[in-house]
Amino acid sequence: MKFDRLSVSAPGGRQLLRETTLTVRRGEAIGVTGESGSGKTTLLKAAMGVLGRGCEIDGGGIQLDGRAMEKLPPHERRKLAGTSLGFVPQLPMTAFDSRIAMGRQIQAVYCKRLGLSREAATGLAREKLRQVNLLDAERVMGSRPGALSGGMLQRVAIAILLGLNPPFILADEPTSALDPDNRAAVIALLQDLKPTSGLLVVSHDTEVLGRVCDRVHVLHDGELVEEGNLAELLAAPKHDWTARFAETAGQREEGYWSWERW
Ligand SMILES: Nc1ncnc2c1ncn2[C@@H]1O[C@H](COP(=O)(O)OP(=O)(O)OP(=O)(O)O)[C@@H](O)[C@H]1O
Repeated sequence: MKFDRLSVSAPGGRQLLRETTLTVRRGEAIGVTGESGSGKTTLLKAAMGVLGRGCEIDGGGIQLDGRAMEKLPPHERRKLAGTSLGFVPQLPMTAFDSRIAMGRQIQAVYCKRLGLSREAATGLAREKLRQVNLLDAERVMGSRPGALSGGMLQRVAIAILLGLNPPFILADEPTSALDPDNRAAVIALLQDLKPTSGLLVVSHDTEVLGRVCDRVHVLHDGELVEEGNLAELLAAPKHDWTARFAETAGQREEGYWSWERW
């Protein structure tokens, strides 16, 4: 997947992304970090074809398996969701329908995207829920989203992707709303997704950026200003934001960051 000199503008002409070039290959994870408002979510939204009202791609494009995503009509683009491109949200509650039991929602995704029968889809759902350590798969499938914790829902979101096995996965701050146990579990699951998928992960979590991501890009005011693996970036930051990030990274509480664990 390649973001090729991608520029995105907001209503009024403000540039949200300026000539962003970034490649994600299968089997690797690319991190994107940077200050709030620098355009990280805009990058993911552009890839998913869900830019905010009035925002538009006004230069460059996004190639996925040789296709120019920005040129596809919306219905073609939607078909890619779940098959060619998966998404791990920041707040998984927003990704599910609060009125419908999880089992039916997972089943619907597998029936539609993989062409499975309901029975086969339920069997796959059970298997994938167990794979993300939701061992009481029957209870999870019988529950509505509101009855599950954020961490459980994030595991369900990843379980669905493990079943779909899309070649590329986008993740927006996938650990920021999780408690330490679920956070560690999600980091391990992102690692599990990596061998078969290319991951583009927006995060400020140094464990995600350091353990999961092979390279990390720093986005500042819509421009990619530096890149490297996390250890390199923190050891010799070039940009002011990265330098501040490196300072606070060293001070994070145990469990959030420690050089010793590297
Ligand atoms: N629909 C829109 N119209 C106008 N401006 C927008 C729109 N959507 C986003 N922006 C602006 O684009 C800029 C980048 O937003 P974006 O959400 O991509 O940042 P971010 O780096 O993901 O920030 P955060 O870390 O806070 O989520 C922000 O200044 C935001 O206000």
